[in-house]
Amino acid sequence: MTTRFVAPSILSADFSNLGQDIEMINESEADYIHCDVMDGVFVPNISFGIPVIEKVAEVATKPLDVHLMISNPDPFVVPFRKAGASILTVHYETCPHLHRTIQSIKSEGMKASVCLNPHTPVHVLDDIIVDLDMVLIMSVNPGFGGQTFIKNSYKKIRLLKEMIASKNPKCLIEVDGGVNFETGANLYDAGADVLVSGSFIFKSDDPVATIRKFKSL
Ligand SMILES: O=C(CO)[C@@H](O)[C@H](O)COP(=O)(O)O
Ligand SMILES: [Co+2]
Repeated sequence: MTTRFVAPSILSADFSNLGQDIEMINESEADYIHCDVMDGVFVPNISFGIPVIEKVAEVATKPLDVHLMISNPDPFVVPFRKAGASILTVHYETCPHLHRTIQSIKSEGMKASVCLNPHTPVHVLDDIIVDLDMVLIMSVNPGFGGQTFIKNSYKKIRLLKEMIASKNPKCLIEVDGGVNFETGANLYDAGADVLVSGSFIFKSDDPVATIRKFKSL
């Protein structure tokens, strides 16, 4: 049995009452708070940045899992650490010097994670997997909440699980996009450790109960 961690994505929170939604996550069985940072360049949407993360960190009692969907993340590693990130995820597609970026994240004391877009094969991580704390598999094209899960993601997770078992068994697999109870159960079966879920949690009648149910799928 793999670990079953849950990371609610605040992209689907009520931004006019963000503090309340963070308190809800604090009181739930969630393991992390997933924060989606979008720059309007790498992805076709703009979300929020460092000032919001700082404020979330003031209220949050769970570690911040910061997913950077920005075209040039390197200059922002230190600012995101100062803002309160515990896990920093960069996209493979945005980092020509990925090894350097990962070393920089780790040297700041954060967990280092790399995200793959749906079209990026897992074998690109062959020579960096030993350095990673986590891999984030996008199961939708990044940029928006509420999209439909891409089924090819299951195959990628199984392949990644094999790579991790042989090269770095401590590395976690996180999956992001279109996660609900049905896809979530399949993802845990395929080898996922951490499920990100935004719209499914925040649109549910009882988000705390929804988070609890994810933990026992
Ligand atoms: O990174 C992203 C989107 O790019 C995600 O973290 C979304 O916030 C997930 O939303 P749902 O698919 O769960 O609604
Ligand atoms: Co995300």
